[in-house]
Amino acid sequence: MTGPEPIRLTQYAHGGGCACKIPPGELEAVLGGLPTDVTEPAAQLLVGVATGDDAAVVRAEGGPGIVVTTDFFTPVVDDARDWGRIAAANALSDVYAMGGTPVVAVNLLGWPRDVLPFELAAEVLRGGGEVAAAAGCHLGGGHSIDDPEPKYGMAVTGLVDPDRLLRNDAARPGQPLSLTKPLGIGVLNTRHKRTGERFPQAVEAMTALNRDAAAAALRAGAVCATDVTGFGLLGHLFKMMRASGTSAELDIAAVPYLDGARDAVRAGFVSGGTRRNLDWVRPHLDAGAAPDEDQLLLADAQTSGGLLVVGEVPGAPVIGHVLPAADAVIALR
Ligand SMILES: Nc1ncnc2c1ncn2[C@@H]1O[C@H](COP(=O)(O)OP(=O)(O)OP(=O)(O)O)[C@@H](O)[C@H]1O
Ligand SMILES: [Mg+2]
Repeated sequence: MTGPEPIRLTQYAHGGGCACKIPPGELEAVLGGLPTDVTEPAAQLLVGVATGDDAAVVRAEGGPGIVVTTDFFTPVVDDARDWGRIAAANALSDVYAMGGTPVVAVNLLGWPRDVLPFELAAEVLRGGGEVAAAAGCHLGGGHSIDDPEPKYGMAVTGLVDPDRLLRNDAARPGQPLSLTKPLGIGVLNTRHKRTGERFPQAVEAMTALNRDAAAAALRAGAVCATDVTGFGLLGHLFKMMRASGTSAELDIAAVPYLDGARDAVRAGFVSGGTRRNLDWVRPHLDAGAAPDEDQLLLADAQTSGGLLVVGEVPGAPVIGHVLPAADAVIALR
């Protein structure tokens, strides 16, 4: 006797994880019209929408910096608890990417109650709660709606020393670039969604908090970092260099990959989001002799990826350097 087929959550998502993000060019076009003038602001805005950074940072007179961010997405893996853990680690990551400490999170849940058992949503929330607790971050509530597609994430508030921010516009020529998690999460997730094969190395990478990486970056004196998520290493590096008025050279042989990532690209498990990332950066890219396969891997849409830090971080490979502004914002060597 065989039981009912297990529910595969990824089959209820049109695109999984950070690969379901709006393409960077389209997003920027829409955000261009946002009003930014505030009447008699109660707090000073230290980081806002203009630089497209990982989170907003505000500060009331004499108080600490307050970091505010939100992130939610459709299922990136079939297992409900793992999806919850991944979504929470990803939402918390934007606080770490600003140099902050997450202090309180609220859940965002969309659930197709007619299609999927609501008990499964409890598993998702349990996974998310576990990761928030491990990060020392309170879970303070949330909001839940009936939704044709399952979605989960968090809005997270953190604290930061306003003089020790990790901004995305503070890179200076001559500094090294470090990457704290291997790439390849996107292609392995795409393979998982299409075939059901499991990749524990990808789940481990996605559920790992960026807390220690951020602490190490701050200890090393870094002032510039971002997390590598849906726009891929190339997309996030491009945004960082553009915001800083610099360019970068990447040593493609030094970029770390998860086991199985290269096989997955060769077998064609490349999401539309990854191709759009590469298309977005291509006009600013000197790809040198880098094979197409490497370019796709470098643009691979990550979910809950690592930190890209300007500076050396103990234990993380140096993958390139910052250079003065140039026509090619990113050169592959
Ligand atoms: N609907 C929106 N309204 C206002 N700002 C937005 C909206 N969507 C995105 N942004 C802003 O656009 C920028 C880029 O968004 P993106 O989601 O890539 O950043 P992020 O929060 O670092 O993402 P990730 O969690 O993938 O690291 C951010 O500064 C974000 O705050
Ligand atoms: Mg981010």
